Amino acid sequence: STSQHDQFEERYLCYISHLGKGNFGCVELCRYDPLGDNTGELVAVKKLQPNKVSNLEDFHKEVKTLSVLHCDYIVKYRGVCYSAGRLSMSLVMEYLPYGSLNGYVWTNRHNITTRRMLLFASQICKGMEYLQTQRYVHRDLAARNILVANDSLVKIADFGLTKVLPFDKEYYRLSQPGQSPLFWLAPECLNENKFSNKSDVWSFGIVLHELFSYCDNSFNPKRLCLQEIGQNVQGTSISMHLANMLANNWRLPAPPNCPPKVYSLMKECWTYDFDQRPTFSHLSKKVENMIQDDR
Ligand SMILES: CC(C)(Nc1nc(-c2c[nH]c3ncc(Cl)cc23)ncc1F)C(=O)NCC(F)(F)F
Repeated sequence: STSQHDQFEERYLCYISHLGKGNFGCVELCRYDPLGDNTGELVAVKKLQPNKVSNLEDFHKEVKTLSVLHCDYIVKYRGVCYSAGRLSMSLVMEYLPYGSLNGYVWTNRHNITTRRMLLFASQICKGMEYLQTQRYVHRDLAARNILVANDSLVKIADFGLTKVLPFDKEYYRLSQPGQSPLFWLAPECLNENKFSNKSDVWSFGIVLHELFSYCDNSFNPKRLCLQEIGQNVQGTSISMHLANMLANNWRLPAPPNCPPKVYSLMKECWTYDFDQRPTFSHLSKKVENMIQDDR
């Protein structure tokens, strides 16, 4: 369904500030102000840098992906803005004022409760459950790619690496190793470039670890894995070292003061055999039960 704002006119998009660099493009905070009186809505505008034609195709796919997703726990698509005579285009999304989840949790680490973190975790599960019903695989689930709408609502964002599953297969095989960050990837992604809803579940376990580490950079997944690999990484690539460690049943250690039941939920997500991993609907029920028990 096209919202009333599917087409944004560039002349009414007023630049406010730079938000960050995403997959193939930077994202800016703008006000869409056709009345010119600063009463327009704030929007996040992802500009495509048309440096490669492949990026244009991928960008069109990202726009297509986001425009068909309607879920309270997924960042809302607002529309597109064609500029410079339809040579370049921008993706217009809702602006979430509290920023990305990793920054929010770190900033509020002294007064964010276990219950609130579990609430965020259950919302991410519901967003992922919805994504699964649309046969999408996110492939880049990480705290940096979750946005905070307010103190009790988070949304999944950044669908730049998202793929739609083929009609006849429950996994998506990448032709060559992608650009997903290694330390959030399941073993079958590292070994066979196989991505599925079950590899998104593995990444969700890593997001739980980030959350309960308060997104503290000294405990982030990359640093903990590199510590385990050891600095003297011989010829074998980091990805091979990581795959071997996971095959030998090494996993990220429990974050300091992490509730045991939360750590065992992470371990369930990190089951080596992807068929044995829980589904997002199972996970959201387990997390919601934890929220009730935590009263
Ligand atoms: C590349 C970009 C801009 N980075 C950031 N966005 C926002 C940020 C803050 N509020 C936002 N509202 C909407 C959007 Cl799309 C981004 C933001 N805040 C900080 C960022 F580094 C981004 O897209 N990150 C992925 C996301 F966090 F969105 F999953």
